[in-house]
Amino acid sequence: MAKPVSIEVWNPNGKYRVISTKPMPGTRWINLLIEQDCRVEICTEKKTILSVEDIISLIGNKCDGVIGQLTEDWGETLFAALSRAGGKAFSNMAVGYNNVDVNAANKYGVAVGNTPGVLTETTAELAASLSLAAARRIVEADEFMRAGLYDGWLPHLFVGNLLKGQTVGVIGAGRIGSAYARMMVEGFKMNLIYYDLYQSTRLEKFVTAYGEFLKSNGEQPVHWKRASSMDEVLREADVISLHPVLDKTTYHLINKESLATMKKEAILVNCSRGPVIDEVALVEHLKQNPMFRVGLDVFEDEPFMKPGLAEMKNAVIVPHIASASKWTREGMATLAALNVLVIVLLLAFFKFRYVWHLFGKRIDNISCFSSVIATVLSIATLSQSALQGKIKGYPIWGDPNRVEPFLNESVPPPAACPSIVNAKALGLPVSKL
Ligand SMILES: NC(=O)C1=CN([C@@H]2O[C@H](COP(=O)(O)OP(=O)(O)OC[C@H]3O[C@@H](n4cnc5c(N)ncnc54)[C@H](O)[C@@H]3O)[C@@H](O)[C@H]2O)C=CC1
Ligand SMILES: O=C(O)C(=O)CO
Repeated sequence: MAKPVSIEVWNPNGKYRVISTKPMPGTRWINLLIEQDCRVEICTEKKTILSVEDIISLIGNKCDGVIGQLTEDWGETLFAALSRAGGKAFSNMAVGYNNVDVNAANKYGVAVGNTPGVLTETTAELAASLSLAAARRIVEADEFMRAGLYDGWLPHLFVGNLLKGQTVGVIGAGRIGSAYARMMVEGFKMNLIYYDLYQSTRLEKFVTAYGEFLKSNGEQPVHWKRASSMDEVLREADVISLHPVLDKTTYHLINKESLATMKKEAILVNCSRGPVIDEVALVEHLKQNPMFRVGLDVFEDEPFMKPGLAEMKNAVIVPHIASASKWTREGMATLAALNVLVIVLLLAFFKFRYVWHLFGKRIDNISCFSSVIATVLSIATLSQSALQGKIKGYPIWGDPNRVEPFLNESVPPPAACPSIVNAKALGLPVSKL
């Protein structure tokens, strides 16, 4: 029997029970749920990372939806528990969802939400901060001052790297990688080399236009290049920032061999996920190459660091705070709550429970699955306007780049259900991402 977990309850008589495994910034997300007749239960347990057992205990016997965190292991066990409790809605309060087994969610017909867009600029700004902190040795210099070691200006004191005119390399030029690239190109007049599975035309156009602008002002223009391999970026760039998703293709993307291809004085920044770097190999590389510097927001075995990393003067390390601006965190909470809310309302509105029950059983029965999808699609499409009415006029959000409504309290509430990562697998017509 799992130990009871402490909770705070809002709107105790609400019809739908929605759980948040953590208190989240702001109150807007709570109000949006309450307005739609949800009883909101927030876990207040003084424990940073909840175990699977803790979350099972929170879910209990009846639960309509859960807002969870990237530190939690959302796999078969939790999705089975949520499904048993009648819930078909889960949202990570994060854009990355490598902690979620989406196949398991599909098996139980649970929609999985994430929070893209609202954290793009904030995360890119931290990557830029780490790039600067590493280039200019800010943390080392700060420690030196506080230790009372400063006894006068010296020509060699904390000499670092000039960014202007150097090359910034981006691996994973999606939303965050592209925003970071723009900041470094525009802010520091760096040239760009990037590697991604897809071409980032908007980014290329931005750098071209900025280069032309500089040239028209009599300044040295900036250039861009799309690399045909990651190694090309590692060889050519002076500052390299990692922004891919974490999956099988990106696990230990940076390892002993790839580190060896980088310049001896290069700067490596990671604001994606820890396991993208082989951290043991990184520590060894930092030891062997004192002029090589890193800025890390994420770690392979979070919250732990591999032995030796904390002692490295050429590493700037912060505790997974890349999305930590008030603006963004409130936006993430709002978006996560709406992801869950719209699925809860969708189910209630169309009395989908029977159909969704079939989802849970359909995995080895493709024809049954197809007919379920067809049913869901036709009901949902026919009734889309009715659904919009039900959720008080919040239209389905179709543009992942339009994030202001999630962040600005003085404009109408954001559009509903913007980002369900397995919408296609579940046949849900609610996400255009
Ligand atoms: N440190 C932090 O607090 C935060 C970390 N993140 C991490 O950043 C990641 C990226 O977020 P977004 O930019 O919004 O996602 P995105 O989906 O817009 O960008 C990811 C990019 O990675 C590329 N990619 C995938 N596999 C690749 C490979 N093998 N090689 C090169 N590129 C590859 C994709 O094509 C895509 O363009 C998230 O998945 C999350 O893990 C996101 C927000 C905050
Ligand atoms: O959103 C994410 O993926 C994070 O890591 C936290 O912002």
